[in-house]
Amino acid sequence: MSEVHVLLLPGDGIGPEVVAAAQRVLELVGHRTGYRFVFSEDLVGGAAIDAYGTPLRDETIEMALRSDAVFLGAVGGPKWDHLPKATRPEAGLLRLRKELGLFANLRPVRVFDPLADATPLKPEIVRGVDLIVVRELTGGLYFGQPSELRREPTGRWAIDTLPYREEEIARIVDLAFQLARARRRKVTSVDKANVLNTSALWREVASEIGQRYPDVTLEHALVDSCAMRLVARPRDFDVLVMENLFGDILSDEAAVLAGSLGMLPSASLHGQPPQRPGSPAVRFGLYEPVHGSAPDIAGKGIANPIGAILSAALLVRWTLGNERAATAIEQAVEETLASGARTADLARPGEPAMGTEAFTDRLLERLASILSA
Ligand SMILES: NC(=O)C1=CN([C@@H]2O[C@H](COP(=O)(O)OP(=O)(O)OC[C@H]3O[C@@H](n4cnc5c(N)ncnc54)[C@H](O)[C@@H]3O)[C@@H](O)[C@H]2O)C=CC1
Ligand SMILES: CC(C)CC(=O)C(=O)O
Ligand SMILES: [Mg+2]
Repeated sequence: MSEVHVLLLPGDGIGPEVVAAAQRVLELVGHRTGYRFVFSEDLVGGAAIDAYGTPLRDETIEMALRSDAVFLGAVGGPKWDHLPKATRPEAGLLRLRKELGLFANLRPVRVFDPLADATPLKPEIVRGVDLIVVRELTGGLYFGQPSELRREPTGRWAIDTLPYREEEIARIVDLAFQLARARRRKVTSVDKANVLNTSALWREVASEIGQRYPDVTLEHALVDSCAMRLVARPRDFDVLVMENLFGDILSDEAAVLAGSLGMLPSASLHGQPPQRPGSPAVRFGLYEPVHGSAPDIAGKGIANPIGAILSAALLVRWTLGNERAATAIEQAVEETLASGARTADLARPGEPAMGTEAFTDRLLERLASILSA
């Protein structure tokens, strides 16, 4: 039985609530498919600030490097909003992604048929949507220097910097093309090339990479009108690739298609082989739902665990390479929704809603029967 070492970093707000659901799913998959998941756990974000005075300890990075995968909940919340940017919970997550070299953030957006009417958009617009946002995760505006806010006698002043080197663009665009080859063979490269130099470079490099993939269609789209098309004609898209900030924004927008921000999973990967000596044929990755710590619903037991559960499916797909078990988790999500189960964010007004644990119980029943079929 192969051991899989997973570092759990539940974080803040609803993070621990949805990570617990994902852990239960992984345990069940482990029992039924012959993996032995070995979980370790540490604090990150606001919880780590409260305990250790820092949002991310060096020890946590070392634990991550000794693991096959990291599973993170979410960080941040009003309690820590007054802190300077560099010491906030979010800075810990950014540093973790950077130190682990996780430049590729995959954010699949799939509209499950039972939820086609759970969005404020028309069902005929969203039905059948199956796209993936490929977000560059370790460069761009979130990491560029200088980045500073000055309070001077003459007035306040702030700057952020958006740098990209061609290699950083090439490796993420290349990955987008590889993904497209296994899908519907279309890449939309999103930029603001009519204004930004980094985007002009992005477009140039994307076109060059595109020439290596003659079987994949490349389209360039300006981010502003792309944001509009994403809700007006979302089925136009297969793989979208873009810089860090654009990807952060467009993926939350795309969550509207899926019915709730609580629906979207993510996988953050790099191009390197696994680091843990003697580990089985696994690919290291960090998995987390796309949503944040949702302070408005934290502690109530009502968070939608699907984004976290689908992130567990991504772990099984990308780190373990077990497509069958990954698909089984996704099928269990679809069947649970088809049975009428809804968390509060998905329920229509007046419709009964299930809490996080009850929804997860129902899903585990479905998953157990799918895995034993
Ligand atoms: N990866 C991370 O750790 C992220 C952390 N954040 C942090 O989270 C905090 C809150 O940020 P917000 O802008 O409010 O974004 P958010 O994603 O936490 O919440 C936005 C809205 O979506 C709802 N929502 C989110 N996830 C849900 C779920 N699983 N089930 C049901 N409803 C859900 C929330 O209740 C809220 O109304 C901030 O401190 C922010 O910095 C935000 C985004 C990502
Ligand atoms: C550092 C995070 C808070 C940024 C974010 O919103 C995300 O990665 O989705
Ligand atoms: Mg975000």
